[in-house]
Amino acid sequence: MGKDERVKVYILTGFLGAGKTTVLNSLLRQFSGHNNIVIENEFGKVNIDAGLITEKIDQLYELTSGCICCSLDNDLLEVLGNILQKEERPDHVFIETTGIADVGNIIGMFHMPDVQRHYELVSTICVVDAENIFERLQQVPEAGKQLSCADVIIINKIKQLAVPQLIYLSQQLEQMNPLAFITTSEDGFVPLKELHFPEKSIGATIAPVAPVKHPHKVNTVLFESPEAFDLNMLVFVLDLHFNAYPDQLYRIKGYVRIKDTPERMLVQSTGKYLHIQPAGEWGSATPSSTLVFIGKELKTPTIQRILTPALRK
Ligand SMILES: Nc1nc2c(ncn2[C@@H]2O[C@H](COP(=O)(O)OP(=O)(O)OP(=O)(O)O)[C@@H](O)[C@H]2O)c(=O)[nH]1
Repeated sequence: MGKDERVKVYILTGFLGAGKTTVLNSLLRQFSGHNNIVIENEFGKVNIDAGLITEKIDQLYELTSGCICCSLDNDLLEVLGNILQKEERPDHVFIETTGIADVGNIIGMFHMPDVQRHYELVSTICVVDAENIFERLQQVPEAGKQLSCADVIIINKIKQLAVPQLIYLSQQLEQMNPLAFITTSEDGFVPLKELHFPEKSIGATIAPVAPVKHPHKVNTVLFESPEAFDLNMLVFVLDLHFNAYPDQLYRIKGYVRIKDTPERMLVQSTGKYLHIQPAGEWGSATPSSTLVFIGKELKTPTIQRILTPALRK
């Protein structure tokens, strides 16, 4: 039989903030020299993740009109079609799903005969936040579905756990998905030679699905302001509310303008930790702040009320 010339596809899944983009950067670094395309899907209207891809890629497609798991007649199929029109076919396509995607629906697309003819789904990789996965499994059903569909599970952020806890977590995940290859990483680094992609993706057993629109219980709130934040006040209000509502607020990310700071600052929060770090010049963009909040039943007026005192007067 001839060599399989189809484009190789890797789906990256995992709950909000688990480390999907971090793992993606690590994979791209290790696949450098190949022709790599990334498809980024963000739950909200604004795609922050696109700016977090630090490695060289051939093209980035951003899908921000909703969660690609929710319908089949959607932008993903269009993008897969567009990729085939390119002069040079890519070697790999990496699809980073939203942190709440029902990945079964996306896997199902790769069993549609027209898609399967050109694309080979190599693996569905689920990234797990070692520290908060148990909480998330209780709070959000999608987190369990992501694990059960995975061919490879990467337990990330392992320094947050003691060894016995890590062994316990690994055993629990193995029970949830005995077919998956389970490995660990810190800062998303897994050497490619240690990644065992199964002969046949578990997704091979998932039939193409009918287009379903299922409302996720998770929602996003976008906060935008041209004004600069006071850094200390911003840290204070975000820390305060993240600690007060860990069951409701799962993720904060975005870029902000900080008083007396010429650079733009990247804000990331995934649970207990808040990181605000320099993220380069504003370039031609007008300095302003864009923060995406992702959680359960979040309300725009509440987020505005929380953040407004931190804006520079
Ligand atoms: N301490 C620690 N932080 C990590 C590790 N891996 C990633 N992070 C941090 O966790 C945050 C989220 O990482 P991302 O890679 O953006 O996670 P994600 O799953 O792509 O996030 P969403 O796309 O929002 O769902 C960032 O602040 C990362 O720097 C790790 O191994 N240890």
